[in-house]
Amino acid sequence: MNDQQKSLLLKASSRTSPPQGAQLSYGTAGFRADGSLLESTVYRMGILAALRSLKTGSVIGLMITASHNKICDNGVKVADPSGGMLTQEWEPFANALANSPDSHTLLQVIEAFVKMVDIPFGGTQEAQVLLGRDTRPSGEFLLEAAKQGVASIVGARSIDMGVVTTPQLHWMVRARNKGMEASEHDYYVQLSSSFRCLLELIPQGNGTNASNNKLIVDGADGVGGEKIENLKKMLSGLCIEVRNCGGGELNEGVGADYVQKEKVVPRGFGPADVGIRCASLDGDADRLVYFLVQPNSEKIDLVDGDKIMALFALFVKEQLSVLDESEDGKTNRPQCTRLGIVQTAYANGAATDYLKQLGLEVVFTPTGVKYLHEKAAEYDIGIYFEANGHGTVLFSENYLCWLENTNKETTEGSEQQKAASRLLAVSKLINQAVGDALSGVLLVEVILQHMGWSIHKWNDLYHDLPSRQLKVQVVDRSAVVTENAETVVVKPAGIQEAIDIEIGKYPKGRCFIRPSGTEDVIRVYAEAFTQEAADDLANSVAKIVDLFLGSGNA
Ligand SMILES: CC(=O)N[C@H]1[C@@H](OP(=O)(O)O)O[C@H](CO)[C@@H](O)[C@@H]1O
Ligand SMILES: [Mg+2]
Repeated sequence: MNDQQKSLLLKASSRTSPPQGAQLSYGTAGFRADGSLLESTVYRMGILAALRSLKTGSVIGLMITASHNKICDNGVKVADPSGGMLTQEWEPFANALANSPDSHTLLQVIEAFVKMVDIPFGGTQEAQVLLGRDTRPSGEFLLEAAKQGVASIVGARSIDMGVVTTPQLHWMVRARNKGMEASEHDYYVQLSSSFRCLLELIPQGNGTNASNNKLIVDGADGVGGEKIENLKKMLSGLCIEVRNCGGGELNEGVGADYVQKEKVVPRGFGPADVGIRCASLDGDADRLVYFLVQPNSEKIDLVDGDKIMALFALFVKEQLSVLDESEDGKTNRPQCTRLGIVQTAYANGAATDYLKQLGLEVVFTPTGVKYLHEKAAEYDIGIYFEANGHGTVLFSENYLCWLENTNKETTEGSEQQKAASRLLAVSKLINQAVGDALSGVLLVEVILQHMGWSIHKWNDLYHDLPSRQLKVQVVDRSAVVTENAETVVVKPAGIQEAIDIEIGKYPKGRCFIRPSGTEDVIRVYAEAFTQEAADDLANSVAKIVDLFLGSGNA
């Protein structure tokens, strides 16, 4: 690092310092805190994004959002060249940067890291960082901090993509690095044209009737509502009404997180909506759940991420059953397509049973999209979803090549060619970088039409086991260490045995605990045959947690 670079960094970073007393940590979703405390963190992530771009020789993304959290919060996360989450190897560097108490320490941390991972500095290499933010009021000044962070690295420049959804920014990063057109308009063009292609491939005689065709979307008063309005203008064959489009308070009694956790009607919905298909996005539009308003009740029938995954899996499986069999009944590939289903322990047990009964390979990872995505990428086609509605369908590059060839080489209009075309269209419609509520809505809608199904028929695929989630405050949540995709507690000693005794008391009982990655709590999840039993099991395990980890607050 030369003197010019050093003095640039010192000058720029001396303007901001981290919030006093805070220990910042790059969790599953980047850094999150009250928006007013994040200026220095965002500035420093601007530096990190520029360095990552220099190191990889690719475009990097930086998104300013706190997703489903309250409006005064904000956050920052980095998108890697593939459009996926920042590599986990750089997370300790992100933590060290964010927590450096002054500009001299910051410079030392950067110098040591640049040397350690060998980042090309001072040559002709240029760095490029795409910036995006959601609709939060603090987003504007934090975006300025990000710009300054990028500008304090010689050779780096930022491009402001404005107010976008999180998945749009990830999509743009991926598209740019593939040398494709990557504006917001290009995103809508890709989604709408692949949606149209799937509509055209719906078998004759299928298709829901017009009265079934209306969808009401709850935009969480965030960025998603406005963006789905833009997308709508380019679609036909779908009637979408958007509510909670930004007029009310972000995430307050609205949105996918609220609907999934509380299982009640969001603001702006009511008795007039009984029987109509409804969907909720979260504040930055990377989560999606569907629901039905119950007659004479505040409650809803929730169609969560697990059920969206079941719908996608059925559709993909249907196409594979055509593709993996040649006309004479023999497979026409050296081996059948490897289709993987990736869930976390929060997936409802009924969903897992259903998917396994379909003969699908179901695997589990710890909570957090970065783990699910990584696992799904090991398959020809990997479908991953968290129960809360974040997920997507990934296609490997090799498999996409095979599909392209099959599409070209099979008889025009044959069932095989149609199946290959459908899967190719799915790979273009559904975001390959991260879970994306906008592309998710379109894929759900077109599959329902393809199957000729109402939301009721879809919801009836299986029935969720009653479940309950609780949070327990403890002295030190890091005292809980789990393994086996968070289903078994190995520390503190003896706690798993105590939990097992409780589980044994309930037919179909299942229960696990884990430290949250985004809040200072231990989460308890319980499932059982009745709601009362699930509640009891969760409560007794919460007491066990309190007994072992001693806060006296359970
Ligand atoms: C039970 C639950 O919903 N956990 C959420 C939540 O993580 P925790 O580590 O449980 O706090 O936030 C994550 C980031 O948004 C999301 O990936 C995850 O699914
Ligand atoms: Mg989100």
